[in-house]
Amino acid sequence: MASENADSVVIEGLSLAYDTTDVLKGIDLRIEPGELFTFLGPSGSGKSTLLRCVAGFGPTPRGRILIGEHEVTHLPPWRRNVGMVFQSYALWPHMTVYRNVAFGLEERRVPSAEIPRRVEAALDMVGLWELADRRPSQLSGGQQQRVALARTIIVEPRVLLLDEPLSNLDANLRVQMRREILELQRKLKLTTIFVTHDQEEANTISDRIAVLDEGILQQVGSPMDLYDSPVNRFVADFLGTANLLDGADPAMAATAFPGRVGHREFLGNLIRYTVAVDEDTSLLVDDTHQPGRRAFSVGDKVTVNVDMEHVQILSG
Ligand SMILES: Nc1ncnc2c1ncn2[C@@H]1O[C@H](COP(=O)(O)OP(=O)(O)OP(=O)(O)O)[C@@H](O)[C@H]1O
Repeated sequence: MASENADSVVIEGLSLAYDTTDVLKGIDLRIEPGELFTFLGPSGSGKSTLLRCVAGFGPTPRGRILIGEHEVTHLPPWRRNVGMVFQSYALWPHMTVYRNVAFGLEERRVPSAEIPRRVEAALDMVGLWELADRRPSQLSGGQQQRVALARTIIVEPRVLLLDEPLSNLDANLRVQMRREILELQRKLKLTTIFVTHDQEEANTISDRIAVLDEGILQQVGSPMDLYDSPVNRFVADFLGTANLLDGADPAMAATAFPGRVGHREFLGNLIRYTVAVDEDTSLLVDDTHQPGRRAFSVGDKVTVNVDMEHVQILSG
């Protein structure tokens, strides 16, 4: 995965408070060169603040941030070699796509003979060279997103930072754009940090995910690690592990739960049942669906058998 263009990002003991509120509480993380790494957490968990610390926006945190070999904690954004794509894209409305993308090179005083070639390469990379003469208002949301990406990668950052880049797009386009971002990231082998509150988005795009809650790093791992072995109830809940039972509940001693189907969702290849096993406990059960296979109806009496090999004990 490592590439000579990619840097690691190391975060050590990072804390930040706004007034008297602690927003980040002692975060330690190492992001490998060339990795697509996601900060995942609910609204207010501190993921954007953490990303902004890496970018160099906002107040200086306590602790240290290293990009590659260099400590950047006290450097301004433009000296960190990072490129950030914002939720709003932040394109200049009065400039053409070409000028929006060329601007960063002009600002860095790249020789003017070199600029057209690099703009064409960056716009080609995101499939937009044909639209170079348009203005942002003449583009769809997905196209604007691609311009924002081209504008960021053209200056060859060592780390790409994406703050909820897909949140302004409709559901289909989000799925398409996340594939495109992943392909682009793989092509460029660029260390990338992606921020989202959407666990499906995180699971489909990430090499590894850091789950945050209330400014505390809850767990770091691959999507599968987090789903299969959550360290606490919060991670299990947030990553969508289906069934959580309280250990103090006497029902937990059982491996077979009689109950009634309370709800049924048809999901194509799967049918998802909610089975009420006592007054305040319901279990989610997925069953494969094939034409001709019998499905249960709401109200049916069923028994849910739990395979103890797949039970995880959570302490938190
Ligand atoms: N400039 C600020 N001044 C004061 N408090 C702030 C500031 N920016 C963020 N916060 C607070 O810090 C906490 C973390 O915010 P942050 O934006 O990092 O969360 P987030 O996980 O990215 O949430 P979201 O998905 O809603 O953007 C929140 O409680 C927020 O209200």
